[in-house]
Amino acid sequence: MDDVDNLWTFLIVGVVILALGIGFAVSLLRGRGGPEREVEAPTRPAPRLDREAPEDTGAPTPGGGTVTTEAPEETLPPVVEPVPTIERPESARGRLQRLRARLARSNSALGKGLLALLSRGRLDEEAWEDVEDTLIASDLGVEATEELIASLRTKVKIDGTTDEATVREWLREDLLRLVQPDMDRRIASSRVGTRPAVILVVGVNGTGKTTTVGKLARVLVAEDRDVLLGAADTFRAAAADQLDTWGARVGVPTVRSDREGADPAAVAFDAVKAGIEQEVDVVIIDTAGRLHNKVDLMNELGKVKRVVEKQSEIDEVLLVLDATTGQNGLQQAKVFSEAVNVTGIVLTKLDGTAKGGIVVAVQRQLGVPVKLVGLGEGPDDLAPFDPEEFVDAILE
Ligand SMILES: Nc1nc2c(ncn2[C@@H]2O[C@H](COP(=O)(O)OP(=O)(O)OP(=O)(O)O)[C@@H](O)[C@H]2O)c(=O)[nH]1
Repeated sequence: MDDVDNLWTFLIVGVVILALGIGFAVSLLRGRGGPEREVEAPTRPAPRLDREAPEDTGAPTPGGGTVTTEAPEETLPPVVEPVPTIERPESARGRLQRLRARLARSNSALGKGLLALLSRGRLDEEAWEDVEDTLIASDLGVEATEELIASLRTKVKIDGTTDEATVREWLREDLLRLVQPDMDRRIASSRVGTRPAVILVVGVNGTGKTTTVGKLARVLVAEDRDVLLGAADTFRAAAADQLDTWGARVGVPTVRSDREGADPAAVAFDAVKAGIEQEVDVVIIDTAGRLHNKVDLMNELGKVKRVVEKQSEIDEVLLVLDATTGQNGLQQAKVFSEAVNVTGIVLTKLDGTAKGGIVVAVQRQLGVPVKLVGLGEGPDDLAPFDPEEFVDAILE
């Protein structure tokens, strides 16, 4: 029996050991299976990382240089080189007709005032004084005013009528005579023999001198002249740039100095030289007017004149005056005419003043004609002066 008991004991212990062994083996197997799933987990997002990569590099981070630089390139407008377009300026003929409304707007007060006074019936001394005041206020000048009143008084006395249409006709006649329609208002702009015409433009800065040179270039280009500009206003660096721009718009070259404060006479000389070499029709020279006193002005303009004349005569000296400055403008006219031989006047800003009488006053003072009038800031708002159009605009 003892042997049987021992055998059972061995069997039970063996089964228990076997069971423990199996249990251990299973637990081992389980332990290995867990980590396998955990490893798989991080491998799954990998494709997601691949998709996100472009988004990451697109972010404006230092590492994403190429993408960052590419992005704005896509949004920037393409760089287009400006193609220079040559403008075709408006023909000079008929410009005053187009601009007449501006002239009339500012000066019709004068015309209307005179017509109202003269056609109101009995003209006593007080009425004539009012006529005189109106004329003086238009900057006509004392002498011209007295002449005009004397003529009108005679007509009223002889005719006895103060009918508006008749008075208008009298005024037209008398004003026209004062504006001197017989003066030669042509501008020297054709070649003289084998050289170009040379125009010097003078005047105090701020009167519209530089813009007038640019606008005059357009007037002459419209008349099929071959033009060259000289930027001898070296006092203000921007003046040369301004002129350059005006010229470029109509295909006209500008001779200038790169150095601010360069000798104006040297620039004028170079411009005329270039004009002769390039066989242009006309050279227009802008000069400086910002001078401290009359002696400086005389010296500078005198030098420009002398130096230019080493190569060519000066055919035209245009004095630019601002019509709004009245007596001041007349004073400038006097000073400039003592320094150079002024051959024509350009009255600018006539659109902004009711003082159209300055045309008469300045012509009388200098004995030279108003050749051009400025009637606005537009590039083609400079017109050849036409006495009839001018008087008609006043009496409109
Ligand atoms: N309303 C009006 N403005 C004008 C006329 N002519 C010129 N101007 C203006 O006057 C101003 C002065 O003109 P500029 O040509 O620069 O004068 P400038 O005499 O050359 O003076 P700087 O440029 O200082 O040398 C500008 O704003 C012009 O547009 C005109 O006829 N009518």
